Amino acid sequence: MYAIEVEKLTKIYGKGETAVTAISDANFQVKPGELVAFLGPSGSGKTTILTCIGLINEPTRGKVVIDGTTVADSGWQNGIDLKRMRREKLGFIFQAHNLIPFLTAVENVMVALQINGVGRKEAQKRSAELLDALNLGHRLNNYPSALSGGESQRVAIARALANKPKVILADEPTAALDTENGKNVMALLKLLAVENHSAILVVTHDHRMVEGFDRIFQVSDGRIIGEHKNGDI
Ligand SMILES: Nc1ncnc2c1ncn2[C@@H]1O[C@H](COP(=O)(O)OP(=O)(O)OP(=O)(O)O)[C@@H](O)[C@H]1O
Repeated sequence: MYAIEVEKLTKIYGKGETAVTAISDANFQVKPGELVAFLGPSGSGKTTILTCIGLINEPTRGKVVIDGTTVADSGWQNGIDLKRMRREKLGFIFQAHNLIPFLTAVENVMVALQINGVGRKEAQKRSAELLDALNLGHRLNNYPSALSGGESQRVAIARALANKPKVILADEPTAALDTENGKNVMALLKLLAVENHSAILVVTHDHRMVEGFDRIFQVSDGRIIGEHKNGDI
């Protein structure tokens, strides 16, 4: 079974003369354990694809299936509990400033577990272990303002993977990082894909990182115009 199936996905923002077709008839599937990128210029529709799959942007037309559940088919499926799907199946990695500023590194990760019903003590133990595995064991009690860009990004990654989601969605996870930290983040995403069997979809225009992906979808003007396997780009 695919982790993600997208069929004729179309998203039009607005109506009438001011309507903007951000994505038009996109088709693709992603398997569990695959690390894929959407690469393309600014405004080509990459983030729109991610937010439609992330259940935060309603598709205008087309179908989105997550882990075997049809979540959208010409608009949201009737009766679908989007919040629950988001919480249980999806992990989001956005830019580092997405951390909650008044919570420490470990608390930022704990939140993701606690909203899924894990008790405080257990959440704390698991979050500390996860951060330790990401070489942040010495930063557990630091607030985001005291962390470097690379450290914050790793906290955001820990938070996204705390629940071992089936699907991880990352928007420009390496853009703000230097090459070395960018490579570390890519290595972590790869590890996650392999060990947790998560499907990981990354939006990027960071050409430095293309080697790390299993597949790359090239997006231009709201269309997926090409697909490259690792090594052919
Ligand atoms: N909420 C919105 N309302 C109207 N138009 C939008 C909205 N969000 C995006 N768009 C338009 O849809 C198109 C695709 O935008 P999108 O953000 O998906 O592209 P992108 O490839 O992710 O760009 P970037 O790399 O700059 O983030 C653009 O023309 C954009 O202006």
